[in-house]
Amino acid sequence: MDEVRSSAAWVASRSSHVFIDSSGIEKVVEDTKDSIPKVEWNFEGIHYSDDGPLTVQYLLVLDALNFCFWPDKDLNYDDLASGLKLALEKDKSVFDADRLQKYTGPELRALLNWPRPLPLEDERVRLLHEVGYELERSFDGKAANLVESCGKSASKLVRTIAQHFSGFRDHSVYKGHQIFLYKRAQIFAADLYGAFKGRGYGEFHDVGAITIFADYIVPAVLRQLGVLRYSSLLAGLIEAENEIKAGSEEEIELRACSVYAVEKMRELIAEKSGKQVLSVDLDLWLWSYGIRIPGLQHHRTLSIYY
Ligand SMILES: Nc1nc2c(c(CN[C@H]3C=C[C@H](O)[C@@H]3O)cn2[C@@H]2O[C@H](COP(=O)(O)O)[C@@H](O)[C@H]2O)c(=O)[nH]1
Repeated sequence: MDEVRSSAAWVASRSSHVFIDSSGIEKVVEDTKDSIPKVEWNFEGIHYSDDGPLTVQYLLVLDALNFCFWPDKDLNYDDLASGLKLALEKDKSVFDADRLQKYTGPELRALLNWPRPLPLEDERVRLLHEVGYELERSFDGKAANLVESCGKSASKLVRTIAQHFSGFRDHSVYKGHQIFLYKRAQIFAADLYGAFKGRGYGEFHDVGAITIFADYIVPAVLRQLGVLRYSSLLAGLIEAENEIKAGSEEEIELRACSVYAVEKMRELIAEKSGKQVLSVDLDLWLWSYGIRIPGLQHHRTLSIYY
């Protein structure tokens, strides 16, 4: 996760479409430093959770597919989380490694009870196959073994996932420099931490190393809060709902500046109140706030990473 932090700082210091407003950060910190709204993991009640290894398998499958819902205006993250939960409750073997390697697009749709093709459906199927194949090859088919192999370190977990599953290798090149944001790998660690309440498979001695998850909701929330400002060109593209190309400077700046701004927020909270808050908690607060803003305008990038 040091790579994510240093990548984000590198982009933020050269950014030309997205700007971090330190007075916006100060205002948010001033308003919230005494009590960051605590949001419970699974506040929506949509996730499968049984305190055992099947939950780990569920979360890995969930986060393998946790990206790009917006092209279908009726589809949200909730549909994925609850669709996979129901499928697993009906049949405990749906996420067995051998079955993951065989799903077709129509079968995945049926599993989620979704009536039409999913956005980036072929990519979703490819990523499921990759998860099944690599779990079988290296971890005896079990995501729980993968987690156990990381010795309660979230950093090691993120590294191991990125090494074994190329679909989780959330990276890009910005001004000739490689940038790592690892959104889905980090959110998997955070989901374990949330689902297991920091114990068992969710116990990490370095949970504080996790950064926020650079998706398409958090940048939009940070902009609403006055923490991020956009160039008029970028603001116009987002307002017109034009696609922002994956790997473009604009896209990388939106994501990296969000990570960097929340790290700055965290430092300021520590300075002003002496409290060490986790980015995981700041992220869940910002994200859950964002999804409740009606018509929140977010950037639109076709990407498998978020
Ligand atoms: N930064 C951040 N991004 C998050 C999440 C979550 C869900 N986390 C769960 C974990 C515990 C809670 O109980 C949450 O349910 C999804 N996303 C991203 O949002 C986007 C989906 O938006 P929409 O199309 O409106 O559903 C998409 O990029 C998706 O990857 C998060 O926590 N943080």
